[in-house]
Amino acid sequence: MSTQWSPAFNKTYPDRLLQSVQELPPVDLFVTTADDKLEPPIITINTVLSLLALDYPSHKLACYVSDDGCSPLIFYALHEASKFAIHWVPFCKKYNVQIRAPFRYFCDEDNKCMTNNEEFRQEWSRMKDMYDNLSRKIDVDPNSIPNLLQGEYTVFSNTHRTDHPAIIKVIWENKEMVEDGLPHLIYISREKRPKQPHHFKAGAMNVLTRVSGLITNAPFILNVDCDMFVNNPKTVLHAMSILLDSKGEKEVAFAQCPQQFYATLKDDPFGNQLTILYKYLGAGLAGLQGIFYGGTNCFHRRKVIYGLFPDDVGKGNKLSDEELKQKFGASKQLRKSVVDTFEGKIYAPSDVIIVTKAVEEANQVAGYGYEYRTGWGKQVGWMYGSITEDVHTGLTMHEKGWRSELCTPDPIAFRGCAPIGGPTSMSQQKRWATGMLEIFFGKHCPIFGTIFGKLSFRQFLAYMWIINWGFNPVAQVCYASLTAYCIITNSNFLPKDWGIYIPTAVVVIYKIYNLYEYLDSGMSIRAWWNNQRMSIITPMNAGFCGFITILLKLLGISDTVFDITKKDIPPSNDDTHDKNAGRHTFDESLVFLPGTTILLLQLTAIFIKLFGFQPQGVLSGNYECGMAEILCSVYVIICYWPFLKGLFGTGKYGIPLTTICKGGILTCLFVCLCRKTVSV
Ligand SMILES: O=c1ccn([C@@H]2O[C@H](COP(=O)(O)OP(=O)(O)O[C@H]3O[C@H](CO)[C@@H](O)[C@H](O)[C@H]3O)[C@@H](O)[C@H]2O)c(=O)[nH]1
Ligand SMILES: [Mn+2]
Repeated sequence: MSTQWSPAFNKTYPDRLLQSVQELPPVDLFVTTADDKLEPPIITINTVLSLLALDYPSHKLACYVSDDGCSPLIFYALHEASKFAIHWVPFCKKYNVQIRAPFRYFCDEDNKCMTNNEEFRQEWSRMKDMYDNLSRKIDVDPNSIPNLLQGEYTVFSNTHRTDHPAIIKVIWENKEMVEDGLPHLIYISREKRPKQPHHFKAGAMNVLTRVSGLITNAPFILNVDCDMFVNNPKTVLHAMSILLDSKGEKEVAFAQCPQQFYATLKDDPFGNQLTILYKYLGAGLAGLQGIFYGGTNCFHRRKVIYGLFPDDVGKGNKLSDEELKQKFGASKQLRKSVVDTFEGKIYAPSDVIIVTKAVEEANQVAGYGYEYRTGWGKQVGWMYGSITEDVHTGLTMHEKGWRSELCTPDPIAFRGCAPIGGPTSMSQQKRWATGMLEIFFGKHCPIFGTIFGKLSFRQFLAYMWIINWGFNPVAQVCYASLTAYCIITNSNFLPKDWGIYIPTAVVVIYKIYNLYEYLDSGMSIRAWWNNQRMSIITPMNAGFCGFITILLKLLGISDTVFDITKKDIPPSNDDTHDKNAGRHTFDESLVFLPGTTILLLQLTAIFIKLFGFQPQGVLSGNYECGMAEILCSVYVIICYWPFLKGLFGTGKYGIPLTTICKGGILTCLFVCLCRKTVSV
């Protein structure tokens, strides 16, 4: 409640920006991809194409793609995409195309039919043919890749995704630094060696930061995940309106655009479209110290990434060379670029031509040993120690006293893939719950941040709210078990007199307000209900497993891993009407065990009640199980409707028999234990 109490909104006017600043600053664009199977190259290149076509002087942009999968296919796809971009980018700019990711643009045939302009129609068709050709070309069988491994591709021979040297390739260089050309496009696959920690996405971001520091060293950085294409070509201008504001430099560390999705399923069946979260929580946070960093669609100030405090803005470099070395590592070139960043020096276009030369040095900073005994991941760059490196990194900035802002242009800035299907969605949410707990148990816990740092009290509460994604599941599982326990043992935990009205009223008012938020945002009651339901299902399954993972980590038994979310090739418009779309799917993973057990437990409890198997007369009348406990149990069953269907479903729509058996055994154990407590 505290978080949403004082909402604030930003309105940006990019046209006025062009009047008030003399020159626009350079911006480095980072894209991360990590697995060419889970993240098909066609998705990545669409994101890259949309970035290359941004409405911003192209000699001020440079696009860096980090490939943690070391995939020649991604490299090949980027190469082909850059050839297509030579035609695509001028086309978009000439006709002021809004969606510059071709797969979304060509989805909509209306774009062509809407106009009578014959020249446009012809060009449209030519572009479409070229794009179809490109998609066919990169849709190659992975086995044919060895044939691709000639010339440029030889560096990929004898590489394995977890064992290879650093590979940095300039795919396209804007040699003449022309304003309406194509931005530089650079491929980076950092060095990896077996058993050497690489810190997942945070590690990749730090390599991108260093490599780009050596090549273009732009004062601003935009980072997107491989599936987040630009939906509004003026986005950079909107973000710059916030960051270049005279007050901005002293206060605002980053400008975050909301994560929204395309080709979404109707009524948000998996409760993961985040619309309400960004709208209300985002506005609420904007009224405090600012929105959390969401890992993608975010514009950062490079010097803040380098660890600058707000009080030191404008004071230039205050670090000695020794300190620079300790923090930023051995590369002299890099340290020089860091000093430039602190001093606000921007490379002139004439300096930048040495891209190829910088690449040699870049190989050094992309090596796995480069960070050894430096401040990367601890004092500077993206923070290590949590698999939700985004919230973690943003938190350290807020703890230093920086603010952040939400940037919400119209049309919305970016769009990406929301996970479709139970297992993908659950594994993503499990990672988030795990990552939040890692933050809580880490050095940057918000509690310390408020006491010793500059995290404001209400911002602290907001961070605790989101960290609670990791703790709340335990409470939910306990309560669900408690209702079942009360029914089975004929006891109660809710008051029987008027005392019951107070908690009921609180819950009902909260739910009604929540429903209002959905309706006010133009969403349906169904979408509200789906989110309610998922707010029971997701924590008890994904969140609970996340909690167990952290217990195992704290006990030193196993470490946490960043499981990449599978990105499905976007369905064409017709597929979204598929009758099974939105139906819950399951797999063998343990993530579905807690939910299955809870459901079986509630069913058993209701069965015991209905058939009169409850023990009688153990407790006096006032302490017996009442209507309230039964209603709670029924509510849980209704929420678990998709699981109930899953008990009887087949194939991917059914809960696997092994999971049901395991759940059954746990349920029996629970019932036996309950009975024991009564008989004692
Ligand atoms: O070892 C890795 C693992 C992941 N990634 C990239 O990280 C991004 C995010 O991964 P994804 O599987 O899409 O995770 P999501 O749950 O969709 O991502 C959300 O949550 C993450 C933190 O858990 C943030 O990093 C993301 O920005 C945010 O969008 C993708 O571009 C990946 O290619 C890497 O580069 N290296
Ligand atoms: Mn994602």
